[in-house]
Amino acid sequence: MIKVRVPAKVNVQLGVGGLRADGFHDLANVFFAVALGDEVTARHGEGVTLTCTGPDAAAVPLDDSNLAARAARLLAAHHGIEPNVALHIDKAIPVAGGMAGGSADGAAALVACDALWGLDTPAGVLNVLAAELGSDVPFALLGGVALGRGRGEILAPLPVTGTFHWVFAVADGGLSTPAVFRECDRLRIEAGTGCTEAEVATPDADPALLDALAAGDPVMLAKALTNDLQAAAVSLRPSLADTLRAGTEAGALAALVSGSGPTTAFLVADAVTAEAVAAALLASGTCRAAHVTYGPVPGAAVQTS
Ligand SMILES: C[C@@](CO)(OP(=O)(O)O)[C@H](O)COP(=O)(O)OP(=O)(O)OC[C@H]1O[C@@H](n2ccc(N)nc2=O)[C@H](O)[C@@H]1O
Ligand SMILES: Nc1ncnc2c1ncn2[C@@H]1O[C@H](COP(=O)(O)OP(=O)(O)O)[C@@H](O)[C@H]1O
Repeated sequence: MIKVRVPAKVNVQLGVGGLRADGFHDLANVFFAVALGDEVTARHGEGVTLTCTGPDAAAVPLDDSNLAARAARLLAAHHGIEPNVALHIDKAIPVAGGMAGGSADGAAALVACDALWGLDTPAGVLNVLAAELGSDVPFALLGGVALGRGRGEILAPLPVTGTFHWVFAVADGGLSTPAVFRECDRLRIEAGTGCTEAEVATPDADPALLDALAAGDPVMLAKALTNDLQAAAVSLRPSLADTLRAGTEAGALAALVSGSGPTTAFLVADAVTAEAVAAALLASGTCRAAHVTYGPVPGAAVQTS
């Protein structure tokens, strides 16, 4: 049996460029891996079977559309072998929450099946397969903090000092990533700027954000957090504004929507403040759950004990 632990992500910068001809947007996507994560186990089996446990397990598709099952089939096809594996996901990452939970399970299944089947696939090849599964999957393999260019799949690790403390507030229900990108385009057209590659400048990583990460300074990082999808997520789910306000009123240094949402992320000064902000968020009634966590942490990795 192989057990792989894989982190969720928050985007500390999500710069969204224009809509490309292939339906994707060019990004300046600064991924940050947090300890809140899923565990994927792989055992020998017949065909690909999948089970899932955890508070949101009922919202996870168990058919061939699941990114973990797709990853197993893709890896087997690449090596020309039969995909025989029983996969289990122990799910802690909110589903359809903007924390790349499905992508994390896809990355974890690649690593788990590679070990179970004794394939020793080179890291570069795993990365190509990961990018085929989704824009966020390569980062779940890498972990840490990284700048994602292109549609988010072209990664460069970023230097970071120390540990940052976070609280994540889980909303009721999810938001569809394509729907949030479409709403971002709609808002840009409504504002008169247009939404195509020709009309929107290509975003770049913010030097102040990179300095804050390298310095390990949460106050500096708080001032530099940005998410170009936030207005779209709040437009589709106006109640998120109340959650964001509740967290900042409770003492968070900064609040933002995590990726395409609807999970909201709160950067806090330390672990003690994190507990207080999480309690206040729950008491505010503006979220379903509040998780205290930290990062950065490594990407998908086989557990040895
Ligand atoms: C927004 C982000 C931020 O990290 O993640 P989430 O917050 O949803 O987790 C990502 O860009 C999501 O990546 P991922 O969820 O892997 O998306 P994909 O499966 O590759 O694409 C799903 C759909 O999202 C839109 N999409 C995705 C990535 C991108 N750079 N531009 C896009 O327009 C497209 O409509 C695409 O068809
Ligand atoms: N292993 C998985 N875990 C969760 N969702 C998955 C998984 N595989 C496929 N999905 C599908 O992907 C959608 C997006 O889920 P998820 O990756 O959790 O969110 P997000 O894209 O917002 O980060 C879900 O609604 C679900 O239909």
